[in-house]
Amino acid sequence: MVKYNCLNPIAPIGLELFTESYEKVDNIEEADSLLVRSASMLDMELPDNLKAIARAGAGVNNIPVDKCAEKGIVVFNTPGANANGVKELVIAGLMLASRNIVGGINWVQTVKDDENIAKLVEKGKSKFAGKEIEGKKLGVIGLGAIGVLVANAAKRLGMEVYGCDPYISVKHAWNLSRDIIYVKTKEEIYRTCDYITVHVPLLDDTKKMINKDTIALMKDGVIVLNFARDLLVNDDDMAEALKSGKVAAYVTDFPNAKTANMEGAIAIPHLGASTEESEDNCAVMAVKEIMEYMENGTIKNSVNYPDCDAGVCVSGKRITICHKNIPNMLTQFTGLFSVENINISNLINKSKGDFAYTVLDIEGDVSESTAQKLNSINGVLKVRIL
Ligand SMILES: NC(=O)c1ccc[n+]([C@@H]2O[C@H](COP(=O)([O-])OP(=O)(O)OC[C@H]3O[C@@H](n4cnc5c(N)ncnc54)[C@H](O)[C@@H]3O)[C@@H](O)[C@H]2O)c1
Ligand SMILES: O=C(O)[C@H](O)COP(=O)(O)O
Repeated sequence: MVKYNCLNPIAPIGLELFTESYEKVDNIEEADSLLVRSASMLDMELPDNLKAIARAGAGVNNIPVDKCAEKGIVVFNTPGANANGVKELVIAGLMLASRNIVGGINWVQTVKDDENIAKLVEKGKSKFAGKEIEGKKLGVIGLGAIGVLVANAAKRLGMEVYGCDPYISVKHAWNLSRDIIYVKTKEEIYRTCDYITVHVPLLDDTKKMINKDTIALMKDGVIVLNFARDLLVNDDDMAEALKSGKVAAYVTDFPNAKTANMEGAIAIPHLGASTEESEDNCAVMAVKEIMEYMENGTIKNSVNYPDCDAGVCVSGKRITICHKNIPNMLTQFTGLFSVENINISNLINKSKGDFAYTVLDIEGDVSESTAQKLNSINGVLKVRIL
């Protein structure tokens, strides 16, 4: 029986994919795998039994990815599964920031019981006049699953769209409309655009990328949208820029104690992926990733181990090994089976950064002592026998 635990509610359409070989457990210590959305795992003790974590979503900054790799725990995410949900909210964010819709709606509430409300509206509405987005310049920083959809949709709405992503993948480049103006540096976006939207992961080199220095490069009255992570923006610098009018509006999907109270900020309660469709897509993808890994050792969409698909094992046993990416590992693995005169019918070895993954299909069985010897090889992090 494979045991799993959900650290956040996961859409039933995903959980229903688990067969009778899987059991949901409440105790994390017992779990072979975990499903999570945004719950923070950063201070969590990682149980020795844990083999896989699937983030039903994109951002993995709530998961200690490197620590997991060191323990041979494969961390998955679900790339693109919620991208459309976020794209649609970003488009809404463009409108919210351009048309003072929030201010207008709040004002209507203040006069809602006045019997002359219709007249008051016609008299008062000029306070909430806005700007149209058509013809304006939008800069998209990060052209991944979300950034590409945002760029293409904004183009279709008549905006002039600039995009920047030094690490753009071939897949995303193919999907990017050729009407998007691809620029090499973020500085070109900062200097040129009326609206700037960030769609990059939170990493050491993206943290606080929107700060007083980068804001200084921007056009006066720029609108900044952040549907990626709050720490991408220096909140104090943003508050200053909103106060001075340098930034006309800041739309964020990540309210915190500062931005929720910030004059000029429009704070949305992290709703980007909170649609039925996105939640379903993420849950289905996350559960399939866990099942494929638990049953066949297949790794797809991992953020800390290499992709590896050995198909279904057709020989005696499959052994999967998470290990360090260091010399002599394969020699030691194969040496063990050679001593026992066991034939290896299939072998795959892949690496990603400091970590590697080996799948060995053998004819016959694996003795307890061989399993122990594999486990005790220096650099081996987790061995599974399927
Ligand atoms: N608001 C929400 O509910 C919500 C939902 C999904 C994702 N997100 C956030 O949005 C981020 C992006 O999601 P995605 O699905 O598009 O991810 P993705 O991995 O498909 O795209 C991220 C892109 O950023 C690029 N990138 C990385 N570093 C960069 C840099 N320094 N400068 C420019 N580009 C850089 C990468 O090359 C990649 O193309 C996630 O990491 C997550 O933090 C938020
Ligand atoms: O990174 C993501 O996928 C989003 O921030 C969505 O987070 P959520 O699953 O908690 O809504």
